[in-house]
Amino acid sequence: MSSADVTVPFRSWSAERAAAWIRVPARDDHKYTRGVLGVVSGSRRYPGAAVLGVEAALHTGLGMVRYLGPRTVGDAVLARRPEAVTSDGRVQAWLLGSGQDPADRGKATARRLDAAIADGRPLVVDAGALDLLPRASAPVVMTPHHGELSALLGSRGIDAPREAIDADPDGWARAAARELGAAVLLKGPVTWAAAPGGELLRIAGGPAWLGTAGAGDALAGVLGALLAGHGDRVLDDPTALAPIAATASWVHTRAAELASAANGGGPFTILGLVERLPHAVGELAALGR
Ligand SMILES: NC(=O)C1=CN([C@@H]2O[C@H](COP(=O)(O)OP(=O)(O)OC[C@H]3O[C@@H](n4cnc5c(N)ncnc54)[C@H](OP(=O)(O)O)[C@@H]3O)[C@@H](O)[C@H]2O)[C@@H](O)CC1
Ligand SMILES: Nc1ncnc2c1ncn2[C@@H]1O[C@H](COP(=O)(O)OP(=O)(O)O)[C@@H](O)[C@H]1O
Repeated sequence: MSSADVTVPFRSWSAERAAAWIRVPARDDHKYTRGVLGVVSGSRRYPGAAVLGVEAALHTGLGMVRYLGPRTVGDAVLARRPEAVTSDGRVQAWLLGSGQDPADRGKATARRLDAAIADGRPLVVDAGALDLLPRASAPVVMTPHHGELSALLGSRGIDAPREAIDADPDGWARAAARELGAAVLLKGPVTWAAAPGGELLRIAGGPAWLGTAGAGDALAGVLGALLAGHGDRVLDDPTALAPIAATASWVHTRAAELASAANGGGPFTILGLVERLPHAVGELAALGR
């Protein structure tokens, strides 16, 4: 298979388009109507990815984050964010896999991932949960970087060398959505969102300072928060996954720009980016009024 059987038309994602996907709470909303995100992420090896995903989700705005993971990781999440809830319960969407490695997935994590997938709610599938995609029957958006997409397609017998994806990310984003039957947010210097049979969306890249460990873990948290707010809609219309994913990337990129600008155009930490997420969301909310 090749990525580019046809020239792929795309739409550039803009603030105006993204604004339509920001749910501003109404007077009668409460935490459960705003959306609850269940998070199964992190591991003893990568606890920070769980902290960053939860931080990013809470700064994007939603009703609640339920973090379910190893005790030590949950303690790290709570130390940073006491708002997080670490008990089971109803959720509107799940974020799975950041900071995990399928090669050292323990039994407890495997059980949590299985239960989340069986729940039937929309899923963000990141990093160490990408191998579980075939088990999901609910609407899914996966969030690979080029290396992860190359490995994922390779595991399905599709030859997709990393260099080929680097050279034609839009073609491969659309091919991956088609072949894997799930929406794709393909991360890179420019990010692409595609859904099976849906549109291809291009999200302009942020500052290259964004190429730093943890940037993708934060993006997954932003996407999880937006998806939790649109969980029922996505169950009715899975093509909504591509614009929601594109909006998450737009917010993440804008927060990166703001974080860099606050440092005179210089580098920033991912927690610095996270601190600017509310401002980026606020800009879109104002546009949508
Ligand atoms: N603070 C934390 O807890 C953090 C935890 N993290 C967690 O670590 C886990 C492993 O994540 P990872 O992306 O490092 O996977 P990894 O198996 O090395 O990559 C496979 C191959 O892909 C390539 N490649 C890598 N990045 C690429 C890119 N952007 N664009 C294109 N290609 C890229 C690269 O290939 P190469 O360039 O070497 O040929 C690499 O060898 C995961 O669970 C994640 O959530 C991290 O998020 C960091 C912060
Ligand atoms: N050169 C770059 N310019 C702009 N954005 C970049 C660049 N390199 C990486 N990014 C962004 O940084 C994030 C990296 O995600 P990922 O590779 O999953 O990192 P991690 O696994 O460390 O969290 C993605 O959102 C990607 O779009």
